[in-house]
Amino acid sequence: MLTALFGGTFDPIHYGHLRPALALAEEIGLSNISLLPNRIPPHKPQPGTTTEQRLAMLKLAIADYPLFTIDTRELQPQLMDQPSFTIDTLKAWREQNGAQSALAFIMGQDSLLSLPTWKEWQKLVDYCHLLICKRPGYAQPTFESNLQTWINQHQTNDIQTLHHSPNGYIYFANTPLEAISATEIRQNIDDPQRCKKLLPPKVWQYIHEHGLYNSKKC
Ligand SMILES: Nc1ncnc2c1ncn2[C@@H]1O[C@H](COP(=O)(O)OP(=O)(O)OP(=O)(O)O)[C@@H](O)[C@H]1O
Ligand SMILES: O=C(O)c1ccc[n+]([C@@H]2O[C@H](COP(=O)([O-])O)[C@@H](O)[C@H]2O)c1
Repeated sequence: MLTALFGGTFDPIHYGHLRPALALAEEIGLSNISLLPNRIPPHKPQPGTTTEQRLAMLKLAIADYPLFTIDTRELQPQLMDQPSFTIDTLKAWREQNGAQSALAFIMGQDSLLSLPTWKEWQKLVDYCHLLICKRPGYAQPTFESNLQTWINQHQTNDIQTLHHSPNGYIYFANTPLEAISATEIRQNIDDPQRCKKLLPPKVWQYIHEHGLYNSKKC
């Protein structure tokens, strides 16, 4: 079975995460996607919400989607002070699950573009496949040359290769473009007409009940 981890800050989770992931699962035949919330985003300011609040929103978001589970390994207390570097998480996953199980890490096109700034980025495919979801604004990217060369070395269009190899491949999925970002939601929280349709109703309700992202707190 191909295990798929979808890492993110999820502050908050929104349909720009959920819809491409649902489409990706359909496209390549995934029976489960584990959302992997980070405690400390390596390249972003620490969220204004608590880890518990982001986790609560994830739980509400997936309540109606049996495809998703949540992997809390990056939230463990012993990792309290360290940025959630993906390579470290993948190594820990391999220690638990062995070298032969197929593992994939899902990301949007914007994350792929930033990959050369990630810790030990070229080693990521030694531990997993990368599954890339489309994201508006990043659909026709120009990659820096060492990233492009690395992509060329690892790209596959063959879905069976993803299922039958433990790691090593990059797959560009034909997922829908969803022009949604967590930033847009945080910055427009006082405009329900705009925000409400961008995330599941239960998450929207939680944000309101807890007064998250209101302008005084931002
Ligand atoms: N609309 C989207 N379409 C495709 N991928 C997305 C979309 N939104 C987020 N992602 C991907 O989901 C992962 C986690 O993203 P994250 O939780 O940081 O959300 P975000 O909306 O990009 O947040 P922010 O606006 O705070 O930067 C990243 O790999 C990102 O590329
Ligand atoms: O390992 C890294 O250096 C690294 C750098 C930036 C982001 N990441 C991971 O990529 C995922 C998406 O990150 P973000 O900031 O878009 O939420 C999330 O799982 C992060 O922990 C990882």
